Amino acid sequence: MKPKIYVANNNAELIENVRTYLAERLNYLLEQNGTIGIGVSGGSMPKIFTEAILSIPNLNWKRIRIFMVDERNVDVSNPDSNQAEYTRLFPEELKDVIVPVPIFEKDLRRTAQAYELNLRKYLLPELYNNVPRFDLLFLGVGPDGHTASIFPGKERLEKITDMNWVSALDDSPKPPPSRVTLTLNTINHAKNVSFIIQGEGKAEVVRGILHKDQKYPSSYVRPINDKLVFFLDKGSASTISLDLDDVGSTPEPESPPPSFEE
Ligand SMILES: O=C(O)[C@H](O)[C@@H](O)[C@H](O)[C@H](O)COP(=O)(O)O
Repeated sequence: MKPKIYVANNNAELIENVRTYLAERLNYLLEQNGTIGIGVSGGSMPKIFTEAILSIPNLNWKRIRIFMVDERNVDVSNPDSNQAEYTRLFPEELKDVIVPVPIFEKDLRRTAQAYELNLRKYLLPELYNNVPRFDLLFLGVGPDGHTASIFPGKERLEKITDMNWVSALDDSPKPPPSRVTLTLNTINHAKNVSFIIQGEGKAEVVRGILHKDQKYPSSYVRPINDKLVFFLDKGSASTISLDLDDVGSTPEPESPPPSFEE
């Protein structure tokens, strides 16, 4: 299935595109049972994602849990902390929606293992191939083609946790160096995966992902149920032919996403 691509004219439209998609997916998922697990990335995403989801009225937040796709192994008092940034942007009454990454600054393996335990505890994962199934994952990319904290030449991170849902590195080219991350296998088992990518500086990476250019780790993101969405702006979309038949400006409600069983 070709990826869905939404190209916004400006930041407000990008946020609106993400909001429309989120509202449609969450309304469908809230009709099902169980916890809705959403994975979010760091960098520029917290502001975009938070503004989009907080503008959706009447969400049953008790059913929603937000997880870090990757996290820097720094205390939450550190401005580099992704979870702290989301917690800062969320209203007090919704803070518990954000599932913590327990940080052990002196023991990266322990952080990875503790985070995986939280995934098991909060996500109550329906397992598929012994991997949890996030309902929605939002990924960013770097100009080098990294996604989450999976960097060029480091696509295969060492198995350091019981289930290998989470891994870690201590030499990230993007500071800070010490990070935990969902593995590519976990990312690819999510039911709905989307990239939020802005700016001309990432246009070549967007082209690379769409052409499965192996030099970019983000090209290894190929959800097993084939559901991939791109939220771009004019800059990041500048290298793709906009006559792609899946290029839309605003997501329209789609049929319910196929589950793995279908
Ligand atoms: O914690 C992180 O650093 C991220 O999860 C990382 O993967 C980020 O999404 C990209 O580097 C894009 O960051 P920008 O959107 O800020 O360019």
